[in-house]
Amino acid sequence: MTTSTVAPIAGLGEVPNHAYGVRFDDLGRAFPVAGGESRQVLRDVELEVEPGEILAILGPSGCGKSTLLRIAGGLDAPTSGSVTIDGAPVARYDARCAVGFQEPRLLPWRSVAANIALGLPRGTAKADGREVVGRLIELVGLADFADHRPREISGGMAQRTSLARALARNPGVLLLDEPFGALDALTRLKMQDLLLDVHAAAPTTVLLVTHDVDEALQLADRIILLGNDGGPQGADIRQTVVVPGHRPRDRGSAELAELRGRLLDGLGIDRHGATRGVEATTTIPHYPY
Ligand SMILES: Nc1ncnc2c1ncn2[C@@H]1O[C@H](COP(=O)(O)OP(=O)(O)OP(=O)(O)O)[C@@H](O)[C@H]1O
Repeated sequence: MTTSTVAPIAGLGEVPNHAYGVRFDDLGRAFPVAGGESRQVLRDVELEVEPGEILAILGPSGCGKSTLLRIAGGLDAPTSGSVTIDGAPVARYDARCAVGFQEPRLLPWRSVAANIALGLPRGTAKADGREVVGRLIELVGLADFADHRPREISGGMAQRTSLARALARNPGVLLLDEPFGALDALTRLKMQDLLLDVHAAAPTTVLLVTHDVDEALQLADRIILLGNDGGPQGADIRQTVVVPGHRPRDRGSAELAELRGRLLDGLGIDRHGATRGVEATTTIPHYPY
């Protein structure tokens, strides 16, 4: 078993916070295409994510990053191999996971607090739910906006609401798909710091899909780079990088600069910005979504 019980986030009440290990075993995913054929997107993905680890998933556009994340959460299923959380197969829409997307996906007619409450596990007692929402809203710095509707808050605030909603589930695995991708550069940096604060308060396992090499280097314990040869075989893990140093890391360190160079090479981007025949993105310069 790869479970570790970690300190509960303040306010998540009696429910202990678990960080679960995630294991991908020889995983593949092919999608049907016209004419009864199928197209291999992922192949031979072999990966063990430790409980409490932050793992960043990088790779060229369309290589299957979101697909891998969706499979981890039971939003999609592999066509070969398997994925387990805490040693047990992933169920459809697995309740041990919470997912955050690039768009906050808030209900426009509900307040910030009510949107966060949507993430609470089914059957949460009202008083407990109120307490958890109250603490999370503090944690993400939105206490003064609890009664606002989504249209009355900024994009960054909406994304913080979305993160709080995911945390309300008290997930053993937090799956984040380009969560800060639509934000301006400064808000994005603030959100990265917030994610680190949140992780320090409740060190759940995080799988983070990003296009941003610097974001991956700042947040992750480990980075995997997915890639393919452009042929029909599908993408697999091309590089695994253990990021040195404790967070928050010095963004200007020579060691990180060297790793950044290696990752950009792996993405087919030379260090001066030109791409080599693959569609790949990074925030140097910032990716225009
Ligand atoms: N449900 C589906 N049916 C058919 N094809 C799909 C489906 N989901 C994903 N694909 C295809 O699988 C490939 C990988 O998609 P995915 O969204 O996982 O890539 P990605 O690396 O996350 O891309 P991006 O970086 O652009 O977000 C794409 O070619 C996509 O069209």
